[in-house]
Amino acid sequence: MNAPEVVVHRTPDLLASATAARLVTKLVDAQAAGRIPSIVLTGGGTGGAVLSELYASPARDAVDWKRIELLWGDERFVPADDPERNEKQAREALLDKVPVDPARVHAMAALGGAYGDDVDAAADAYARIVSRFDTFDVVMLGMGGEGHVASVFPESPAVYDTRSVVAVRNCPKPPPTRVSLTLPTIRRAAEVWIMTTGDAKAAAVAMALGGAGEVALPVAGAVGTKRTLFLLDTAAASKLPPELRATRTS
Ligand SMILES: O=C(O)[C@H](O)[C@@H](O)[C@H](O)[C@H](O)COP(=O)(O)O
Repeated sequence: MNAPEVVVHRTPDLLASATAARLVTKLVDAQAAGRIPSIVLTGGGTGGAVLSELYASPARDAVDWKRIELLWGDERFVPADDPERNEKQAREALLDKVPVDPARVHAMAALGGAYGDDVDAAADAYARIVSRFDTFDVVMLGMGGEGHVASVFPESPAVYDTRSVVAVRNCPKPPPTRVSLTLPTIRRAAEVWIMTTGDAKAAAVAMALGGAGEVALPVAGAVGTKRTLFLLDTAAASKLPPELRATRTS
């Protein structure tokens, strides 16, 4: 298996702008090769900042926004207009402002939407969408301080689930009801980018790169078939052994 790579940026802002540039390059390269890239988006502050930076970048016009498949790694099961929705965050930061093809934007169902309050039906519906993708070009993931990715929390039922998409209840972080890709689905990705900043994430980053197991630390199970990248700021990298921290710094 490919070993995770670590990239350390001096500040969260640099991490967001460099990751936005990295994403533009992935999209442009795939489209130049005649493919329609598929990208899995994340919620959280870092994920939102990357999309805002992408919108702010002049290079965004190098992307053919109509030829991109967009999915989400997880979603809060709240009404469609709730500010807690990852979809709403992504739309406001980028997707409402670039000419994406609505048929290629695959949001998870909202509470009160097509499946009413049935979160299992919402998860099953998303599993049918996900089944159309053998792989994803990039799965972007934020990470919680305890090592959760998407809505797969440590020691929770989702971390053991082998279905592609699951309903999550009693989530330790509010809101309690969510829909999430599982780790096996995340592992279909060619590239997994774990993007995280701040001291509160440093211990989980060090444990993930130090060989922790995915039940205790789900981020450890988020690996790509070709590449797994930890995109960090200096604070999130602060508990790594010096040889890892120093791999690349910009
Ligand atoms: O679903 C959630 O409750 C959050 O969105 C969460 O999963 C978030 O993505 C991570 O905690 C990373 O957040 P930051 O990028 O803000 O560190």
